[in-house]
Amino acid sequence: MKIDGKPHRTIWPAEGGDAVEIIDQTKLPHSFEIARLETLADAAHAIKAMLVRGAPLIGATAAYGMWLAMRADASDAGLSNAYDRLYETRPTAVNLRWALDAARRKLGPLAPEARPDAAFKLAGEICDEDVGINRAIGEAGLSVIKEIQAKKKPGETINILTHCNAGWLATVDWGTATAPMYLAHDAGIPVHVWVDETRPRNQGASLTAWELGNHGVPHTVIVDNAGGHYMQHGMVDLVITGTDRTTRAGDVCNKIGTYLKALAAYDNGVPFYVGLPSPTIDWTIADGVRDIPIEERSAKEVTEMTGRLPSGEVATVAITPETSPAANPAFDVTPARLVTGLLTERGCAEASEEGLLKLFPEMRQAGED
Ligand SMILES: CSC[C@@H](O)[C@@H](O)C(=O)COP(=O)(O)O
Repeated sequence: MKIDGKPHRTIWPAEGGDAVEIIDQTKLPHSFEIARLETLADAAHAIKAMLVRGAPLIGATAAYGMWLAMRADASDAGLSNAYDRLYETRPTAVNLRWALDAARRKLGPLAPEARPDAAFKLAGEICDEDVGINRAIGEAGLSVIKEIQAKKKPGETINILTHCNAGWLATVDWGTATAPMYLAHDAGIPVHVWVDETRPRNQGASLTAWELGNHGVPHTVIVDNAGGHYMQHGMVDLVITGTDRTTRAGDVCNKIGTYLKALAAYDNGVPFYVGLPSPTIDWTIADGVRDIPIEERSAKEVTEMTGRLPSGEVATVAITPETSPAANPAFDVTPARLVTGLLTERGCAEASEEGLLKLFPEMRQAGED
């Protein structure tokens, strides 16, 4: 997508080819800063400390992390150490495992001297593939938006609610949940996006609002608890979220609070769609509530908030009594029965094992666990 009119991805090889560069998302929306990753440790830190985040971008960063690792130590031990080091950074987004497995499959059989170049090439391919997948998810979502538009009065706005940031900042480009919004907006369809702030880290307020604003998409930031109210008043036409891991049965794990949005949507007859790139499907599990590992993050993310003071300085303040403990599960699982459709690069799938297998028949054997 564009920043100040210039096309940008979220991750790219640095000029000169000696590092990888990323947008440091911990600094947005207050400042736009680029960070350089030169080592395996830099890549692992970028994922763990959430300089990069969002399932597809975590996978892409891990792939480049394997390249950075292979430049320093391309031995079998180096490969296995890099895999383990990156794998332990964040537990929920399955794209991390997907990218690391792809790297290990590709690099394992090669001689150590051939591994750095092969790892670099693979990381580039994973990034390009992600861009193509998200663009295709956008087309699938655009069809859904057009169907909703057809039932409205000419010129009437289509209100879409989204949670967290499943935008281009969470991927290499386009985003999953946002790709349909960008395509609809660019096609002249009047869309307006309700952006959940997404406590505790505020990815909606800080990142989704920033990127929609940059692209000129009309949007309004709302507190996480407002969505149900707007649905009851007919002010939400559809919900589109992302996912960090979707089981083969169509259970969707996404940012904490997504489940409550799905319940409210179900109660109000509002369609609930999920942008789902195929690397985010975990074919090895069916029951998301039982089997998806949910990241528990620092209580400080709940007890503190960071923002810009009138002076322009960015500061962190405490918002709870000093003695109150806090809990911080970062994701929840929305059961497939609450999901209207999964927007994939191969079209819209019903949220069920059969629905997914219809679009991905080559995975028919993969799910026997
Ligand atoms: C296309 S990104 C999908 C998900 O990764 C996104 O919705 C999300 O929950 C991100 O969580 P985060 O903790 O910011 O990495």
